[in-house]
Amino acid sequence: MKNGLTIAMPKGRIFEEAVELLRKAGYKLPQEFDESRKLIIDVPEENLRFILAKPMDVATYVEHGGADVGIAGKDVLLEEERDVYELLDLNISYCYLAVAGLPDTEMNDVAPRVATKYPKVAEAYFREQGEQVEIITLNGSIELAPLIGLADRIVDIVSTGRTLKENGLVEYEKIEDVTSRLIVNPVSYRMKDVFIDELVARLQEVVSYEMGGLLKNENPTSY
Ligand SMILES: Nc1ncnc2c1ncn2[C@@H]1O[C@H](COP(=O)(O)OP(=O)(O)OP(=O)(O)O)[C@@H](O)[C@H]1O
Ligand SMILES: O=P(O)(O)OC[C@H]1O[C@H](OP(=O)(O)OP(=O)(O)O)[C@H](O)[C@@H]1O
Repeated sequence: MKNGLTIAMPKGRIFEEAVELLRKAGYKLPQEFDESRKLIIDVPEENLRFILAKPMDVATYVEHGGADVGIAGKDVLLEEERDVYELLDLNISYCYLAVAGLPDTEMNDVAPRVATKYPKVAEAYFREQGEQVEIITLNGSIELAPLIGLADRIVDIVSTGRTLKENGLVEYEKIEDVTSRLIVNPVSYRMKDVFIDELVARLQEVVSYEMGGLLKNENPTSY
């Protein structure tokens, strides 16, 4: 978008919280954000265009200039290592990356296997631990892998811990806390600094306010 910003939004879990944050920052986002299946939503009154992408693809769109800025989980940024700048921790959609497996089990001495949707994160983590592991990349239901003997450990997202618990698995190590971040394409950051600085300032204000421990919506007009 020439005279405005294109923002890549993650569909799914993060979307609602991200929309809520933008609205709290004063951006008037129409009802389409709550009920539509459209993948491009223009908000001309705000000079904004939104594209709705899979969470794992947001940083790819931003890196290649398909969007100026985007909202992506830290997990995605660690895994994808895209050429983008991280501008702001939005402090939404908290979860963490962890190593888990069956209780009271050692990793196989010879060629231990680790199943994950985050092969680079897992590889780097075990390398740092001095362990050489075989990474098995899966696209979901990662917890299945140790249950059916496909892997000794998994590296996956934990939020409530319910999926691990209900499948009889335990957490061995936390790897990294995860929240969603505002990212920017480096060229857009130079060319559209005024738009981007305003977006960052408005979001920063809401994030600080929320982190200040005030009750949500207690005094929303004061942003
Ligand atoms: N419990 C959780 N499980 C997975 N991701 C979570 C969780 N809580 C927060 N997140 C954040 O949400 C993002 C994933 O969102 P979502 O699950 O909607 O997408 P997805 O992994 O592509 O899912 P699917 O492939 O099932 O549609 C992650 O990148 C992470 O930052
Ligand atoms: O700690 P919890 O609150 O249980 O959340 C963690 C689970 O949620 C995610 O899976 P998701 O629901 O995205 O399904 P998936 O296995 O298809 O990725 C993640 O991969 C864990 O399996």
